Amino acid sequence: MEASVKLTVSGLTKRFGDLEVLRQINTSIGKGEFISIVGPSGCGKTTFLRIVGGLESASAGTVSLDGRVIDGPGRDRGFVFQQDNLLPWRDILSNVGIGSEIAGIRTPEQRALTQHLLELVGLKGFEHYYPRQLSGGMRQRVNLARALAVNPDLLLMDEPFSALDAQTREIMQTELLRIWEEGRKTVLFVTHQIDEAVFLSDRVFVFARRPGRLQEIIGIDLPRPRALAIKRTPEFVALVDRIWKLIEHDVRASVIEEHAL
Ligand SMILES: Nc1ncnc2c1ncn2[C@@H]1O[C@H](COP(=O)(O)OP(=O)(O)OP(=O)(O)O)[C@@H](O)[C@H]1O
Repeated sequence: MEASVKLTVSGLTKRFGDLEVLRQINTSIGKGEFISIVGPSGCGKTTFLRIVGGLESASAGTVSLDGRVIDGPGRDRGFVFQQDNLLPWRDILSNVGIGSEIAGIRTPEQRALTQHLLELVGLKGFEHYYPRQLSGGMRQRVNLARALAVNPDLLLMDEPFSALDAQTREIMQTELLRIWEEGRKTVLFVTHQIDEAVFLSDRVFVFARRPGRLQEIIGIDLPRPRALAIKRTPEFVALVDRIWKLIEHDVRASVIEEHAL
């Protein structure tokens, strides 16, 4: 059991000045697990992801990847953000290949991998298009291919589909699961949408706020592979309801606060 642990979080606390954003988070994540993080605005979801990504340091406690304490960014972790940050002057193929290019890898194998990833995300034939010629959904596919191109152990996804319309978003959810089934990378996925978290995940981490903390972990015992129709089953609806009840109070409080600002 120990051997399959990918990420260990011990006593993780984060402060920005006087503001305690994360308090005493303890958990571990198994190799190949798909974990989503939900919680009200400001509960520290992004901060947690940035610490795992090495973009932010902990105030106390540690996060270890394969037993090594994370102390900065690394190629073993790939990020996908809400806004794609594709380079507008590069075509799709060279946007996807940028990570390996920076790392100085220019082998035929790397080129073949880039090509394969474009196929995997459904963009075969678009290699020489430019970002401005693609829809939002297509750009997020490129973003995902780019994160996968450096073959990270851990994929960190921060609300990657929130800028997409509802239908495109559902299609991207099924596409992401299809891609994940192929490589079974460990994924940490932040979202505001509870049904998205339940649909994708093995477990959902429910965060609470003030201070941000891991309130509860909900196991998602739904069969895989999953199709969108599963969202209409009573088991699915019950899981979404259960998670909503856990965060409802905090969400209402944060909405009122934002309104008062
Ligand atoms: N660099 C920073 N300096 C100061 N405060 C910060 C910084 N980054 C985040 N915060 C604060 O930390 C808290 C948690 O922010 P974070 O973005 O992690 O929350 P979140 O759960 O991802 O929120 P949302 O759902 O709105 O994206 C917020 O109150 C935010 O204002």
